[in-house]
Amino acid sequence: MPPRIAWLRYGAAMFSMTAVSKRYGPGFALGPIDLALAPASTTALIGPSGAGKSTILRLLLGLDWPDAGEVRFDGAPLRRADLLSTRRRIGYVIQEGGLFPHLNCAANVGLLARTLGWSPARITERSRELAERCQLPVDALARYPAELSGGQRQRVGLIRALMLDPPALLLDEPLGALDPIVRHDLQAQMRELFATLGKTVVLVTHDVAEAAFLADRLVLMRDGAIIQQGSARDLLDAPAEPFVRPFMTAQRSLKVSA
Ligand SMILES: Nc1ncnc2c1ncn2[C@@H]1O[C@H](COP(=O)(O)OP(=O)(O)OP(=O)(O)O)[C@@H](O)[C@H]1O
Repeated sequence: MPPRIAWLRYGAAMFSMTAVSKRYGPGFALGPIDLALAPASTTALIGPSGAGKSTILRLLLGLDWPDAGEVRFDGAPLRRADLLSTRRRIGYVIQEGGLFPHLNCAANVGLLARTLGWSPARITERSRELAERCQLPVDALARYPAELSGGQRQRVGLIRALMLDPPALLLDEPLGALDPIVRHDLQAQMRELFATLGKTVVLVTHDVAEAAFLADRLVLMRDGAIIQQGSARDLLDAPAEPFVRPFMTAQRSLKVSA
């Protein structure tokens, strides 16, 4: 923990946003947002629907641009001219994996590496290594996305995002479409993966328990603003606003009568 704080103090955040704002028509205004994410940290963006969580991910990835303020990645401002090389250094996973349906999974995960001139042998070797790490049966790579289960598709999406060994991973509701048992298993595997790979991870989830399980820092948003940042314990013990505690504890736990 102390090294992370030191990194941030010296301005070496992996991602940062300074006074970033973004407006979509008259209905939604994000920011101004200030955010600094330390290398190798895992951050979960949480908050009600429409709070601006996915917008933050898109701004970090350069899929969208702020109206004002600056987004930096790995020490440099995000610039349209460098976008392709920047995107190769940030893995991005969306719900259901975002795979191309007309390509088999091996082709999906190897697409970018192939355009970068990797040899077929190197692509196969890397795909197999990642399949093992992500607990995907290697023969699943030969199938089309529609022939896999939701959990397997999500693993393929993760393998694709990790293919070029990027220092950062952005995950937008990666487990949102999965049934509870598969989701539970994948949460545990992802936590293990994040701990061993040392990537800077930013994920969006609607599930507060999942956020607390996977991330060392939660960023709670509402109406385009960051309401509070900290550990789940910080948010529960010292809520910055009356809204924080009910939001954190809103999810139902199972109660059955005898
Ligand atoms: N390209 C766009 N054009 C217009 N409005 C947009 C665009 N992208 C997002 N918005 C609006 O910005 C607001 C924030 O959207 P965003 O997807 O970031 O929220 P979110 O917190 O991720 O929500 P959810 O949890 O429902 O996915 C919403 O009101 C949305 O309708």
